[in-house]
Amino acid sequence: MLVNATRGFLWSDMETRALLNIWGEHDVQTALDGNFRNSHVYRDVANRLCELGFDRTPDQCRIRVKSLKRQYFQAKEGSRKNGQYHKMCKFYDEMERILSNRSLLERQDIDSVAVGGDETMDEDAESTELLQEAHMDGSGECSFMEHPVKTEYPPCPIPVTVGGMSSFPTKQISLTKTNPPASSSSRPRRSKKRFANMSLEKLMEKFLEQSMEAEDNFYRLEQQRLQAEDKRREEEHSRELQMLQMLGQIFNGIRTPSTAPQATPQPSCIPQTNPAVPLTRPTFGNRNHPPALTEFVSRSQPAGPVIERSFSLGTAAVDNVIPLVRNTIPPLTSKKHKGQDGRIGIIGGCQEYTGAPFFAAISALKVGADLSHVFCTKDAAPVIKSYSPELIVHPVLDSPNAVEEMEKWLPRLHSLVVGPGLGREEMLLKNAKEIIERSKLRGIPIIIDADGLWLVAKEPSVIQGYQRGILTPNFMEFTRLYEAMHHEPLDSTDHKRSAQQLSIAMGHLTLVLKGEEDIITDGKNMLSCSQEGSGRRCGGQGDLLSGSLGVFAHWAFSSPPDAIKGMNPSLVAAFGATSLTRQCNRQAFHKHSRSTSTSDMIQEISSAFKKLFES
Ligand SMILES: NC(=O)C1=CN([C@@H]2O[C@H](COP(=O)(O)OP(=O)(O)OC[C@H]3O[C@@H](n4cnc5c(N)ncnc54)[C@H](O)[C@@H]3O)[C@@H](O)[C@H]2O)[C@@H](O)CC1
Ligand SMILES: Nc1ncnc2c1ncn2[C@@H]1O[C@H](COP(=O)(O)OP(=O)(O)OP(=O)(O)O)[C@@H](O)[C@H]1O
Repeated sequence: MLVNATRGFLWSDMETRALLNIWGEHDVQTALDGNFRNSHVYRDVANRLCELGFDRTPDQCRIRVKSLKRQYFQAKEGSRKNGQYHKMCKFYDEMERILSNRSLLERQDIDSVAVGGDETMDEDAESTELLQEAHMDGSGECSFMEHPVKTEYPPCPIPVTVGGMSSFPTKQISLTKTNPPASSSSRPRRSKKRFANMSLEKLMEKFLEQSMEAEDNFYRLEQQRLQAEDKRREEEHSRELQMLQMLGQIFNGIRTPSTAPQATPQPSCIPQTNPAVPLTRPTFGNRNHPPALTEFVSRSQPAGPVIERSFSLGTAAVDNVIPLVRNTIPPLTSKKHKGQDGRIGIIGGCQEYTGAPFFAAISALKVGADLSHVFCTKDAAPVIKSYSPELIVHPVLDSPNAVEEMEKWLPRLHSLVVGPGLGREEMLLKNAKEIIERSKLRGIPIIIDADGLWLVAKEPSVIQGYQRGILTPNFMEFTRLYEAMHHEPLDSTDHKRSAQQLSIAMGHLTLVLKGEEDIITDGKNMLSCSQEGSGRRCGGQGDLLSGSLGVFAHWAFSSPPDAIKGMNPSLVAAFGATSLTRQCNRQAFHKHSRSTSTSDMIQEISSAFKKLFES
């Protein structure tokens, strides 16, 4: 047995000295002297070492001695050239003492390390050992350790290029032990001598050089692999879109004869001046039609609000609205400075709720905002900060001069999200209200969600008629708002109509009614997003939506009108944010099913965004 299982353990100085003491003893030297087969001697050395408390195999002792001898002779030779020998052999003095009488003999010994018996080593293993020693420490020592430390080597060969990078993949040198081929004894010994004659420093240099090349090549291949994967995904996605378009055309074809021609939504995003009649649910006989393919056919309602256009995330919305969302997304260029792509403020975060403002703020960042500020209560701030160092957290919401503190930041904010985790304490709602008023004066887009909507239900005038305001109620919040505005119970059979009525009552404010399908309306236009999500409804998804909507709103409002074909920027932004939220939900659900949480969805923002808007 040549190479033992414990290879890879470094020798501490104390251990090496103990070994040298034993190995240098007269009886050991005599036993080794001229003895061709010396395994029994190293067995004895190992036993004696063991008595001193060091657990080493005979082979380890023999290899260590051989390595020390090599260092000693190389150092001796080096010292003749530049006197730097102590750098190369830490135990030079000990070796000198032991070998001074035998240097000639040992010099021959070192040149014939592979001479039969127990001294014979497989060449690869030996060079590996040398490389490993060189890698561990230029002098082959573990100078700082008094206890053995296990160094781990990969279980499989590390590819090390031989030759230039351009020739990759090239020959691989295994750093693990390989069984010598049957003919290894007859192999020329040139390579071993080459290593033996190389200085350790050179060997180490070469080894490091090759490792770096291997690493570079690995990253290059990895990059190529990722690019190929991206391309494949894009192709898949465009195939899916094509399929959807074809299906949409088929459904349109089926429907056209039985419906009035003017009822078909216009494929263009240009508003219709004389629009069709009000909305009803899709009139397809087959209830199994994918909701994503439905378009709302305006037919039967004689009076009431008029919808200028209506798309759902089927062919019409994908073809018409998603490109508009894309047009608003700012290009990534090196010409911009930090903050230009979005500085978003979140008003929310109190003792009870720290997750909601965090989800909203981090989602804004992940969607592409440069800076995300959270204005929360004093006790919520350290908690929110501890979730992420990427957020800027202001503990001001419950301070006596909260409004002034927050107002200082308004000139630097591009949009405001009010409500996630705000709570319903009077003082906090009052501060939120005041900051909404001041933001309106500056024309900042304001998204109101969660407890912010509680405030709106109590005091609608706080946002009523503000054309840069967007409300994002879930069904509960919507019901509260509706009933506050209309003073009658909500008719829950027709969500679209109710949403439209509420939007109008709020002065054509954009409303995103979240649910099985997200209904987006400004009272004149209606979009519906029924992008496939999942059945999982964990808390916090709405915060992802409102945070990302903060970013989309900034982008949409700062885009030229022709980029969004004259459409209301709030609608475009809301469509972008709802599509993204649902896509994140879908992707996260694929991975985590029932365990899906909002954090899992946030992880998906990057790829969902790419898939929807950048492919
Ligand atoms: N990790 C966190 O810190 C989270 C905090 N959140 C915050 O919690 C606060 C209160 O929000 P809530 O949504 O609980 O308050 P609501 O008063 O709107 O909801 C109250 C109740 O209505 C139920 N409900 C919600 N949607 C419904 C629907 N579509 N149909 C029927 N029932 C429905 C809920 O289960 C809840 O019990 C907000 O500030 C919100 O931002 C939530 O965002 C969730 C995550
Ligand atoms: N039944 C559903 N099917 C598919 N997606 C849904 C469904 N309900 C909600 N969603 C999606 O989840 C998003 C968040 O809606 P949700 O109703 O969970 O908001 P919320 O209650 O305000 O959230 P939060 O827990 O953050 O307060 C919506 O935009 C929508 O895209």
